Amino acid sequence: MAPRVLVSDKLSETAVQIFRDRGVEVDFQPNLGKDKDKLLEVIDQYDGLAIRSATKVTEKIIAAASRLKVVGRAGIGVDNVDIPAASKKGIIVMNTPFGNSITTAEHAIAMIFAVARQIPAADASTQAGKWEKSRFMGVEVTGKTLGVVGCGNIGSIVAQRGVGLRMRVIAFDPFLSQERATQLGIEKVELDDLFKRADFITLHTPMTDKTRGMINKDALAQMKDGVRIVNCARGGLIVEADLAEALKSGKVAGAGIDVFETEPATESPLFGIENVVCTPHLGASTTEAQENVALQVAEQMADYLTRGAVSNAINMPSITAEEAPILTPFVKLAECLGAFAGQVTEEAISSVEIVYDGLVSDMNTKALTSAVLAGLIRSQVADVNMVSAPIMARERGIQITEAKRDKSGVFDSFIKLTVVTEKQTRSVAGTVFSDGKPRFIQIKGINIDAEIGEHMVYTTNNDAPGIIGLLGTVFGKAGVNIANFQLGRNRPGGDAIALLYVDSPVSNEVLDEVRAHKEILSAKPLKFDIPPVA
Ligand SMILES: NC(=O)C1=CN([C@@H]2O[C@H](COP(=O)(O)OP(=O)(O)OC[C@H]3O[C@@H](n4cnc5c(N)ncnc54)[C@H](O)[C@@H]3O)[C@@H](O)[C@H]2O)C=CC1
Ligand SMILES: O=C(O)CCC(=O)C(=O)O
Repeated sequence: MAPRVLVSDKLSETAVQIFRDRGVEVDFQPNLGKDKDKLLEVIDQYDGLAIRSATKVTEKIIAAASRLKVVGRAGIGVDNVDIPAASKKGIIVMNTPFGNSITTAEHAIAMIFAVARQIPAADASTQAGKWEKSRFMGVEVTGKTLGVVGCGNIGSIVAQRGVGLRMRVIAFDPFLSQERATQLGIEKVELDDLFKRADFITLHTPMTDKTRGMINKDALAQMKDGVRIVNCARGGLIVEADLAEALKSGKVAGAGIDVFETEPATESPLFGIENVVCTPHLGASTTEAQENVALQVAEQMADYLTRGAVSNAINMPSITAEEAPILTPFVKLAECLGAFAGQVTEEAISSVEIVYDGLVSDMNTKALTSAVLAGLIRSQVADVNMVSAPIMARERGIQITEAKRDKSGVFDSFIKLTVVTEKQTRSVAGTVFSDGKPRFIQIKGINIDAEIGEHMVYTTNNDAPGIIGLLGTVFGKAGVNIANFQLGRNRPGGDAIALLYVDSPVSNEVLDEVRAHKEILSAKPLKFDIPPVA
């Protein structure tokens, strides 16, 4: 069945064609996202949801989204998506981090000019026939100091444009390196310094707990008299009531505001104040940017839904379409290793070590580690996948270490998982053969070569005669066919293991018969997500 996507915001229709061309069914309902009840009602019919900023993907929507696998934001900010809730449910959230950056930077520059020359008010006055030439005295931007707060994709474009306008550009961003600042031709400063020196301040940070309300009474008090402030990032960065007061007192000479604390903003303390220029979150609204982000989000979502490729996900490591086919058998192996350890471990896990040996160490090990964790946790929580597993592992306090090393044995590649609990340390290793099938190659340090099947039985025993006969007889009596039987031991008469691949599940009663044998130490039924052989 073709995956189904709902487009619930005003995306360019370019997206629709791309979804269709890629074999994805699409419902284009650009106003549906604003009706949260309707969205709640229909969301369980979709594998993907493509949005801009009007659709709010709340915890409630996510809870109702029984088959949703991916939310694609045609744009940058994902603050309208409950990422923790999506991650917990295993839903990938992706954005398009560059498609609208130039457009948004241009809007910020337009706002700088609009407040410097009071263009909107002058336009309204002129068109009203007033010709108020002396009312609209402006300021030049040349030679003025532009303070850029947040110098990422958009902030750095604004900074470059500012340099082009012959402004002195200073920037505050905790992640801005001196090298990058030099490359941009700007000065890297601390926030206090920026507040003190800037004639124009433009905001380009994401909305986080740290940045929320960063332009407040205290910050405004530190600024130059007559400063002009532009916000084309997120409304909540500014405490609107504090800015309104500063504008009314003349401390702030003008403000260009594209984004609001509450959107759609039908009222605001900033409305109606002299030299406040407002736009309704238009930063990304150009034909070019909307084509870019619609095309990109549709390609990314279709790639994920049809080929398992992950790009620009906020909550999952990227997997390119090219690497997906090579990685897939190793993802399966990683899940099986995790599933083995999860099913044989009964106590709380304190730490997990994953060693990638040989060729696999050059693959996307972040994704493979997520797959190991998904397999591990699935024995306790059925509804877990590669997105939610790392979060669940963190919530359970499991320490994860990952090591990579050059080929150290006969296999071109193998993955070894070691799981530590309060009581013991267990390890299991596996590889992928040239047929693409995963196999266990070592358990508890004992070498074996076991094909992995949907139903398996794992026993530990003392190395003594009669174990093969016991298992064959008990399973035969119960009508359980053994497809593959692997034995291993650390030394003659020492610790031994058996791993049986069986054609049907083995009941606990049958296993009790096995467990009753004096040389058997444990017998566990195992299940793996491997399709049964036809
Ligand atoms: N008005 C509109 O239509 C649009 C608004 N946006 C918004 O613009 C903002 C910036 O987007 P991008 O440049 O693409 O993001 P980005 O992630 O490339 O850059 C953000 C920068 O902010 C920095 N930062 C984080 N915390 C900071 C702090 N406390 N102080 C100073 N800097 C801090 C980061 O280090 C990063 O370099 C986002 O809020 C995004 O949602 C993006 C597109 C359109
Ligand atoms: O889609 C839009 O119009 C808003 C864009 C935006 O705010 C973003 O990309 O963060």
